[in-house]
Amino acid sequence: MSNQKAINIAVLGATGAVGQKMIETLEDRDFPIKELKLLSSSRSAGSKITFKGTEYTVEEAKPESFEGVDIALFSAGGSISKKLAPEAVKRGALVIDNTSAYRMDPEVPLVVPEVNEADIKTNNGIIANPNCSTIQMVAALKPLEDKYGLKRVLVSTYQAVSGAGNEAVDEMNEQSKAMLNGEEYEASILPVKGDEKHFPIAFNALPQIDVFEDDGYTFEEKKMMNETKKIMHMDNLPVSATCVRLPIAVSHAESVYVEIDEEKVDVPAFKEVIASGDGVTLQDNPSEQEYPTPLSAAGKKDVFVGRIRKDPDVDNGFHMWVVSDNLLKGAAWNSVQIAEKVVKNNWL
Ligand SMILES: NC(=O)C1=CN([C@@H]2O[C@H](COP(=O)(O)OP(=O)(O)OC[C@H]3O[C@@H](n4cnc5c(N)ncnc54)[C@H](OP(=O)(O)O)[C@@H]3O)[C@@H](O)[C@H]2O)C=CC1
Ligand SMILES: N[C@@H](CC(=O)OP(=O)(O)O)C(=O)O
Repeated sequence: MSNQKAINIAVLGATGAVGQKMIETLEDRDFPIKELKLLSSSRSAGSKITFKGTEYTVEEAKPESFEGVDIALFSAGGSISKKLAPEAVKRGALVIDNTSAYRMDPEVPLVVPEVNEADIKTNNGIIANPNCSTIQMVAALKPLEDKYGLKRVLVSTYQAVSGAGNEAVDEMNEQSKAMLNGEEYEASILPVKGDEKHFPIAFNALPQIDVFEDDGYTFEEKKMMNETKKIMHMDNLPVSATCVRLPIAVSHAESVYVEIDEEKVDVPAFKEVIASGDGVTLQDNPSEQEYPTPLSAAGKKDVFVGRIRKDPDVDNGFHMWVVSDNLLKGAAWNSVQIAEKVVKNNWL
């Protein structure tokens, strides 16, 4: 990327789990940056972060922080995005927002570059980055839709604790140590920070990510169901999700069951189509026990797919196991990828 015209970048939420990965990804990609602003709440203002060998001081985010900024990468929570994204846009910045604040707004494109890159152009100053579990699933679904068409998707997730932020990972680590030492450790964050009730995540599985809706689904499940339709431009695609949190630090895994629109497809052909997917790596060789895991995917940018099997009772039904780093492809990398497309295509 370094041969592109340099621009001014702000990272809001720079001290968070996603923000830290954004900074690492910008460095790793040699993103053409003229000026970099690192923003947080007043709690972390004044702390130092090193980028390409230079130490930057984190500043408290205010509307004026976005003066002169070309692209602002937001990951500080939905309410902060609602407050500060319009201020950033008013000052001429393009906001790439990682939160759920604007994802279902019809005026805001919701983008996974491998799936709907062209939607970037339709923005009015804000581009939304989808939910982490949605991103990796649609990346795997895209080549199947292109080749066969999709009829139905059922997904169960196995999600990492880093999806709930840095504090939740710290709590999982402390809880694990305490439980192994036979000590009491009161849960205070998961399933939902700020709620009255909390459960331990260490040595556990929590079938609740985000708050419950009236129909019994959680908001995380609804995000997967609704965002998939929007990103793929398939309003009528049936998608149903169950989202579960496990004591894993990084990478979400998903058991995805898909019914395609063709009946005579065999497993080798299906695998070939998956392997052709942009940003998708096939890792599927049962005889060698080859399949992706959260640990093997952590720190990598791709979406990994394995365990592909045909449903013995349904001609067009296939199972697959989809794994990706939730902080990279699920958040930071997808956002930086959008920013790269904007710069490369002169869409600012
Ligand atoms: N983790 C993930 O896998 C994914 C997360 N996201 C979204 O990204 C956002 C951030 O998530 P994550 O990094 O995990 O969260 P963290 O809790 O790890 O970090 C939150 C960040 O936001 C900053 N922040 C909090 N309140 C304010 C405020 N009032 N003004 C300015 N900055 C503030 C924090 O600063 P301070 O240090 O000062 O507290 C910190 O930098 C969330 O909206 C989340 O939904 C999206 C996709 C995936
Ligand atoms: N909810 C996801 C991460 C996340 O923050 O998603 P969203 O940006 O959709 O709220 C998880 O906990 O794993």
